[in-house]
Amino acid sequence: MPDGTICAIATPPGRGGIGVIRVSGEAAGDCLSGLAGRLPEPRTASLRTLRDADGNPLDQGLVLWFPGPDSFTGEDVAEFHGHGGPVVMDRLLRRLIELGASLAEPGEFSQRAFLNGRMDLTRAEAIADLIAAGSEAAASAAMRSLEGAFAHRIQDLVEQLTELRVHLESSIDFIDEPLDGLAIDRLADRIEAVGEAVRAAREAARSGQQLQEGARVVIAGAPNAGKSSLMNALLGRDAAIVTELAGTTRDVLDAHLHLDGLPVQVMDTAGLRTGAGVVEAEGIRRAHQAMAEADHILLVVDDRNPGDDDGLGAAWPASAAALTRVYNKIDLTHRPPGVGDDGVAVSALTGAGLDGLKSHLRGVLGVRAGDEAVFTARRRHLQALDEAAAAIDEAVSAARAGYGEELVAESLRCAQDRLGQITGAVTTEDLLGRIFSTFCIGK
Ligand SMILES: Nc1nc2c(c(=O)[nH]1)N(C=O)[C@@H](CNc1ccc(C(=O)N[C@@H](CCC(=O)O)C(=O)O)cc1)CN2
Ligand SMILES: Nc1nc2c(ncn2[C@@H]2O[C@H](COP(=O)(O)OP(=O)(O)OP(=O)(O)O)[C@@H](O)[C@H]2O)c(=O)[nH]1
Ligand SMILES: [Mg+2]
Repeated sequence: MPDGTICAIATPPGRGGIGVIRVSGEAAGDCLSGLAGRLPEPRTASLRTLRDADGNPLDQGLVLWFPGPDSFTGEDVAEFHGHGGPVVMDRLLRRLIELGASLAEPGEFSQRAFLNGRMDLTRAEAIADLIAAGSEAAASAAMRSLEGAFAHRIQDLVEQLTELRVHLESSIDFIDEPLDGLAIDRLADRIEAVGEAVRAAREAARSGQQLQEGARVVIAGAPNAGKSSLMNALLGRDAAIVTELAGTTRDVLDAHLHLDGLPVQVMDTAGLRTGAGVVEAEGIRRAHQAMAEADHILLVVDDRNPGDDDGLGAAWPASAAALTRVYNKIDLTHRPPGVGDDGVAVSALTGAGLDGLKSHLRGVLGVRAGDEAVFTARRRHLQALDEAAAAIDEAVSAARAGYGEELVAESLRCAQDRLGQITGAVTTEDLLGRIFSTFCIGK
């Protein structure tokens, strides 16, 4: 359990009508009485004069008292709703530190709420996602996670795995009754069905993750194909440098775009070729890295020589991301714009075909922003679901190959662990540090 008493300004920095300071921990009551006199009724606002150690008034504000465990963190919590000026807030904080509190780290209130069993990790992350939401759809999805949509889905999968493990482990204990061929087959089918359910949850989580963090779309291709021109045309502004020289772009340039409600992070990259100089080669290395992390790649091809990139060989990284070929400069080849079987034909110069490209992209990114079923999720959740699905696949193969119940059970346990990391049933200090350090101070 966490110890010590923490305090932080919960409202944004700067001047505002009201500024809120939150205190959590065993000294919260002393902090409250030290600044504001006797403890008020629990969970009822009282107007008090807040005073320094010598009794001089620092502010007049509303105070709230939440004795643990019925509080946000599960610990004793005090709140001071003062006037929102930086000097006022600072003086109140200094007084709280005199009274035994210390400054909270980012996310420390939420981390305590988690450690005290007040909420699981998906809900804690949903609060941060709600605060960060950049669209109504993202905010609604975060609320669905906060209300437990994601956590329930994971719990359901964990229960199915537990049931299978109990079944397996009981058959391990009774060696005289080993599972026969038919029973093994039926078991493998059941494990496979759970694997399908994990994959379905993964797809739902992916939609939520893209809604929250934005899908990553990387524009790649041979030098001079018109990648930077396409980036500018998609953004509707002159963000990237365009010249007729091959090798113009070196740094990865990224910008945000909304495809009706879906946030997208678009990245322009250096043209891929072999035999480039030092600076350009570093640009190409970064392009490869961006491609490796992409959700989707737009491979730009100069329509005048569409076979150009075939000869690049080693310049192409092996990437798992889906890819769309974009045939550019069709104003020069007179190909009609639009979406075909082998790709999308556009002119970054005239804008022909760009609407088609945008709706194609919206389709392949596969998120329906208004989808009722969407809850927010993060990259780490997708990774955990992928690993859980892989472990389940191993269990199925082991069962079908007749490798014995222990091995099957071990793979299922591994899958369950990975799911447990999503809700926080299984954690490490390192994982918690990585999650909560990205939260706001005071959250
Ligand atoms: N002033 C203030 N506003 C706030 C918060 C806060 O901490 N303080 N919140 C912070 O994120 C959010 C609301 N979330 C909260 C969640 C639980 C509890 C709480 O005290 N829960 C207790 C008592 C419940 C009750 O009184 O019915 C409990 O669950 O036992 C408070 C706020 C948004 N608004
Ligand atoms: N006619 C025509 N020219 C284009 C089109 N798109 C780009 N260009 C021209 O092609 C040249 C290269 O364009 P860029 O956008 O810089 O190409 P790039 O792929 O970013 O090139 P690097 O950054 O060097 O890899 C410029 O002279 C552009 O004006 C197009 O659709 N039609
Ligand atoms: Mg460029």
